[in-house]
Amino acid sequence: MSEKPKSASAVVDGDLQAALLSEALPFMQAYEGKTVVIKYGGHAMGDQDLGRAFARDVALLRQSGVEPIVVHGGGPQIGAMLEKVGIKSEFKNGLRVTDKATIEVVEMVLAGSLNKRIVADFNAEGAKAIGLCGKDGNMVRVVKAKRTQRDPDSNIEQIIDLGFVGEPKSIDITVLEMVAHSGLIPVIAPVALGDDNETYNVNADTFAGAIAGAMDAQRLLFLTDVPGVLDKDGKLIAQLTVKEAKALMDDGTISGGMIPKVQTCIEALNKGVEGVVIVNGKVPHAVLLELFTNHGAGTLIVR
Ligand SMILES: Nc1ncnc2c1ncn2[C@@H]1O[C@H](COP(=O)(O)OP(=O)(O)O)[C@@H](O)[C@H]1O
Ligand SMILES: CC(=O)N[C@@H](CCC(=O)OP(=O)(O)O)C(=O)O
Repeated sequence: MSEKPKSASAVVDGDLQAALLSEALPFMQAYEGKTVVIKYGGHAMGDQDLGRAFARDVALLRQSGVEPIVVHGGGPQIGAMLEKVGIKSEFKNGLRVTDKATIEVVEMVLAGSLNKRIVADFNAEGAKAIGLCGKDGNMVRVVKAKRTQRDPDSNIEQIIDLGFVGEPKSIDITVLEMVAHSGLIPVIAPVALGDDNETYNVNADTFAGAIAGAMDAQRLLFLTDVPGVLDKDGKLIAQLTVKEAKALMDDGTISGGMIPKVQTCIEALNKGVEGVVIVNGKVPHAVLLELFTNHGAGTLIVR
């Protein structure tokens, strides 16, 4: 169980509080009116206190003139529901193989209960959040994800069928712009329609990267359950170039759920997003520390 986050006033004296607020001013000015996309991973969600602390941070961003867009995951929450209803699930290349029965549960959890829980946390903190998924306003259209792997015996490249797993093909930002510019915080679940009118499960990291690119975001933040990208010895890598990140994926240091995250970071940088950071969402106020102080944590990926 995570410790209840202490309020700043409980841990620092008045002078220090004033200094911290003052330090935040240039950052607040720099981000005013800018879009910041925050990917809120299922592993970063933790308990109710942490969820409310996250919502409070994002409400504060909005209040200070930033236009935050939240894209959430929910891998562990989907896993728990699939287990409850007796559906087996497996991942290939960091993506959930999604058959017809699985996509029904994925949509129910992501665009249903989980999305509404996050929206409720925001609204309880005085923000006005609105829950959406890729289907709303025709925001995200996807194509079926294609992956291959080399058979070790025959050395032949084989196609992996992931079922209803999609990758963003086109983004219509009309609704997002309307929502974000009107003071609301969009909270988006990564499910979307394909041209075959079927519902597809989209990795939340990939989805967040596509939204950040389409919205010309200033920053893309990934909140997860590790301090950032770790090296072979488990030590945090503070900064990575695209070339170094690719080498770490090739030698297997970066694996599992970190693969789509790092791949998305690279694509977002290529699309012109200015800064991409992977941070530990379980650290209370990780979002504020990253955006409004000099104490940036986690791994910054640069071109
Ligand atoms: N080099 C690495 N550094 C950090 N985490 C890694 C690395 N390689 C694999 N991982 C795994 O990636 C996980 C984060 O991805 P994921 O489970 O998809 O989280 P989220 O639900 O936040 O998107 C970590 O918990 C860790 O197990
Ligand atoms: C295709 C695919 O793998 N989709 C993910 C969607 C949720 C997600 O990405 O959640 P996290 O960010 O918490 O990992 C899944 O089914 O788990």
